[in-house]
Amino acid sequence: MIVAIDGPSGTGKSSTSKAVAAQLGLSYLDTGAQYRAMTWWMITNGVDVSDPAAVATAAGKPVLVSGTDPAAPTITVDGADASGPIRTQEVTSKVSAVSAVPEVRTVVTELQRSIASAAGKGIVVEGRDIGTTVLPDADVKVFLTASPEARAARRSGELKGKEATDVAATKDALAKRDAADSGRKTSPLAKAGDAVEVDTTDLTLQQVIECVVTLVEEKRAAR
Ligand SMILES: Nc1ncnc2c1ncn2[C@@H]1O[C@H](COP(=O)(O)OP(=O)(O)OP(=O)(O)O)[C@@H](O)[C@H]1O
Ligand SMILES: Nc1ccn([C@@H]2O[C@H](COP(=O)(O)O)[C@@H](O)[C@H]2O)c(=O)n1
Repeated sequence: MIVAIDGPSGTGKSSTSKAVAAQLGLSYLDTGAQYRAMTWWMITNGVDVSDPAAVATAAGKPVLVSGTDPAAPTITVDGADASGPIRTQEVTSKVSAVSAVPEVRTVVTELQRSIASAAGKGIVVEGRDIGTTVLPDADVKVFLTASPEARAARRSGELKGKEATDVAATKDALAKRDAADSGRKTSPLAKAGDAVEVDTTDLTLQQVIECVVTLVEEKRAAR
């Protein structure tokens, strides 16, 4: 059972995917964490992330390892735990430039496919291009959306006391990242033609989880 969950930033992909995987006994892969880890490695190794040629040359160097337990997902780069550093504002502001580089996408997509094919019990994979490019034959495809206001409010609540708490600034930053992710040439953020779109604006997280679990159970029953 392969479940692909895509959508723009802050629509609830990670929260939903982890919970669905835990509830159904599946593995879980956060592909955004892999692009973030690649970006963190580039920054810490002095690669100019605004130079696509430099990013392309370095793309094959870092060794990324993702742990797929939904209760405790992990990510290491060259053996070092990267789960904290990949969530900084610096990485968030630079990740779209790195993920737009075709050589980066080739390396990361290959890794994602190998993790998915090794997941014996099945896997929930979340990202931007899972249903369209990485796993186009996924059994269930979901595309989550939410209004810009709802997404900014969710993110601002999360950041409170840590970094920026301004909802308007958060909304602008999300819009900028989504525009870059949707506008890149290689494997942009997009809804697969056969994905079920779920607008989460007025749904609780629990309702979204139940919706996806139902889709997976219906698919299992139909097999
Ligand atoms: N339906 C919902 N209602 C209210 N809050 C939600 C809902 N879904 C997710 N959230 C909250 O919104 C925030 C963002 O969710 P999450 O990290 O799962 O989104 P995401 O789509 O994975 O974002 P990104 O792509 O930026 O990683 C979290 O704090 C989460 O708890
Ligand atoms: N399949 C994917 C997943 C992510 N990205 C890029 O990574 C960024 C961070 O993703 P988060 O889910 O952790 O917010 C995202 O903005 C994309 O640039 C991607 O390209 N493809």
